[in-house]
Amino acid sequence: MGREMTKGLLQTEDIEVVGAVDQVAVGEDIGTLSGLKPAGVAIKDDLAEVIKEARPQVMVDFTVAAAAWANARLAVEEGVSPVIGTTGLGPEQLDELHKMCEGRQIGAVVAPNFSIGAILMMHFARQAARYFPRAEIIELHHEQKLDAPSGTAMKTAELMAGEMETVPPLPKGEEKIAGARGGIYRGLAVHSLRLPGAVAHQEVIFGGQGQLLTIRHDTIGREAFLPGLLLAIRRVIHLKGVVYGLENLMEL
Ligand SMILES: NC(=O)C1=CN([C@@H]2O[C@H](COP(=O)(O)OP(=O)(O)OC[C@H]3O[C@@H](n4cnc5c(N)ncnc54)[C@H](OP(=O)(O)O)[C@@H]3O)[C@@H](O)[C@H]2O)C=CC1
Ligand SMILES: O=C(O)C1=N[C@H](C(=O)O)C[C@H](O)C1
Repeated sequence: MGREMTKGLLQTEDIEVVGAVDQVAVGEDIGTLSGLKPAGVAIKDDLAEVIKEARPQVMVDFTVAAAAWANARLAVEEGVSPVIGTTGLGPEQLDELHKMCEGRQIGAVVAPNFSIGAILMMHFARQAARYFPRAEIIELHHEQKLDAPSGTAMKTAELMAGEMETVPPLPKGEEKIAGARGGIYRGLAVHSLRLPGAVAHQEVIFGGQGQLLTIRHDTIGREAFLPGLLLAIRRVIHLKGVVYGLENLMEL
């Protein structure tokens, strides 16, 4: 994601990429690494140093949850607005980040998914949750994905559970193989598939009397995440506190 989004940002006129951090590709030019002309920005391995030297307005993070948390705290302490695509930050961390941002009078965006189609899929699932007694979530990702379930699946369950007066108990039945019925989050079963050939996909299947409704989104290329990331970057500099979910920056 870091490489793909850097490439997109370098090709966006109103955005200047002033620094980049990675643990491995240190010293490499971000333009060359993205298959573009040299950008004159070399990758460093120290975020604090990059922030002090380049004084960015915004820091974009696609790493792992522990690193994203440390990076976000550092950025906010320096008055830099984080835009976090990394999944796995918990509610306590979001609360703490919100307080830190309010203290510094700056904004942050934490978005488990930047693709507009996925945001709409979650929005429609949230709407449908009002009308169907039961639903389950199936997410499918590439094999390199480190976390399960996906941040998108968890966010979808949170949105749906918020619409259901009571999430009905799962039907009883013996699980002959542990995990066969998925993991339960906010009362909803979530099933995670990891397969070669997959990018990022999710289905929410609703069941009611004599009918099924399936709401599905397929990300077939990572460029799908760029428009949403640009929206978050452009908006975060005008915010105060944390916005959790790109849907809160869109008129839905
Ligand atoms: N919000 C959204 O729309 C999307 C979110 N994601 C999320 O983004 C995250 C990253 O996904 P993806 O790019 O596929 O994962 P990758 O594993 O391909 O990339 C993560 C990168 O972060 C690097 N990294 C880890 N710790 C640090 C650190 N402390 N400082 C700098 N770099 C670090 C890793 O380096 P190394 O390999 O050396 O450990 C690796 O290069 C995941 O949480 C994923 O769920 C992904 C797609 C879209
Ligand atoms: O790791 C990924 O690839 C993705 N991660 C995010 C998530 O966990 O929901 C967003 C998207 O699904 C791609």
